[in-house]
Amino acid sequence: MKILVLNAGSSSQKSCLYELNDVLPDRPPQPVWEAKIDWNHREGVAELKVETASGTEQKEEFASDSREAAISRMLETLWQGKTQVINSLKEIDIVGHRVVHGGQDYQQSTLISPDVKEAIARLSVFAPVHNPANLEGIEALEKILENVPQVAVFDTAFHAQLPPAAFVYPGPYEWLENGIRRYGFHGISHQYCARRAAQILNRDLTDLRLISCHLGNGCSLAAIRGGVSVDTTMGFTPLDGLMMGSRSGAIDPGIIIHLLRREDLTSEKLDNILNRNSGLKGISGVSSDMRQIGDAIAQGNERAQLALDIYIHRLRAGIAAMLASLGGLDALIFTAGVGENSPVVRSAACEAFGFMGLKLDGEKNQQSPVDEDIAAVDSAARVLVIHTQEDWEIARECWKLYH
Ligand SMILES: Nc1ncnc2c1ncn2[C@@H]1O[C@H](COP(=O)(O)OP(=O)(O)O)[C@@H](O)[C@H]1O
Ligand SMILES: CC(=O)OP(=O)(O)O
Ligand SMILES: [Mg+2]
Repeated sequence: MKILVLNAGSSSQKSCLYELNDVLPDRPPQPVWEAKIDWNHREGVAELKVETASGTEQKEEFASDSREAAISRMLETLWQGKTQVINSLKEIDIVGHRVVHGGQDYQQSTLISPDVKEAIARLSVFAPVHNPANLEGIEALEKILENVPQVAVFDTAFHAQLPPAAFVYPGPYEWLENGIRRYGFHGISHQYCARRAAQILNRDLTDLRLISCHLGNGCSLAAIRGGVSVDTTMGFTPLDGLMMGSRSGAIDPGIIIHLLRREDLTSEKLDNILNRNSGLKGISGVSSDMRQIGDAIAQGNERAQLALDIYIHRLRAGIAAMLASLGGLDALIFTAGVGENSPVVRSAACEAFGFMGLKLDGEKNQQSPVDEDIAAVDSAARVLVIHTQEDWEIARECWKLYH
């Protein structure tokens, strides 16, 4: 069966094609085709990169500010030109989409219908950076592939079993009745990492207490007991919790009241400040990218150092909160761009828990670990670096719906 996966970000569109048979593999197979469109480089210009399992690569730039047109060009490279891997788009059996916000109604991967699309659109107000892009991807595919079944795989679904004490905000009770509650995000990644952790540790997932640290552009932690998310740092929207690349994470809500009292501040401006101009970028004034923060620190930039210090302080506090929710720990997992690639962040985070016997193997931490245990032999809990595979998790969800 051929499964096309679409992962729409605010300024990018990733996609890949998996070919699976009747037995679901334990480990992610290599996709037969992978593509990424980036709108980051120049306004109105899309940069497309395509790679096939046989090693053929293609790069091109074209004028486009419409996701639909760009996706259409991207999918042509599946059946035309040097990256061709199928004869026609008709060979695609099913399409899986990452959808960030599924609200209270969608707690499992779901076949997309007009009702599901309506819900994704309605929930855009809660995830303005993500849900509209997800919906555009779905609608583009409807036009291009017509009757192929499409599945929404929700980032919120993994957190559907949070206990009420973890998901209800201590505001007025009506908030809860109006859907204002903690949902949690990055669930596709946390779910993959939890299962992969059990494989690496050779343990049963149902016996494990895990803290998964997804540290990418967006950052969130999940406390996972027996494979179930019991606490998480992101909340009603993907703005809550840890300090991120350009998002503030949790701040005193009194700051918002204070700012709103200033006449010139609209909700759009506030959204822009908190979602796009805060976090590492807001504090350092350099970048939202941890690599550039590291470079600036090396050149003696004090604001970049402060940004990293806050990032670590918040990360440690978040891990401590997850520890309390779990009441113990078998393994701490680092994943996504920063988690997988920054030994500095990993060691600084772990150092705070040395008092309870958590100890890294310094050398393993430095050696670009992938799906490895980097804890010292005598550490009280394991520390894993796992390469997250959200696209594979989405493909798996599609496969499971049809078997
Ligand atoms: N070698 C590295 N060292 C430190 N940070 C890195 C490295 N490589 C990537 N990153 C960080 O990972 C972030 C992106 O993470 P990623 O998981 O790809 O993000 P997303 O999927 O949310 O866009 C970058 O902004 C960068 O800060
Ligand atoms: C939900 C979320 O924050 O996603 P990302 O990290 O991809 O922005
Ligand atoms: Mg991500």
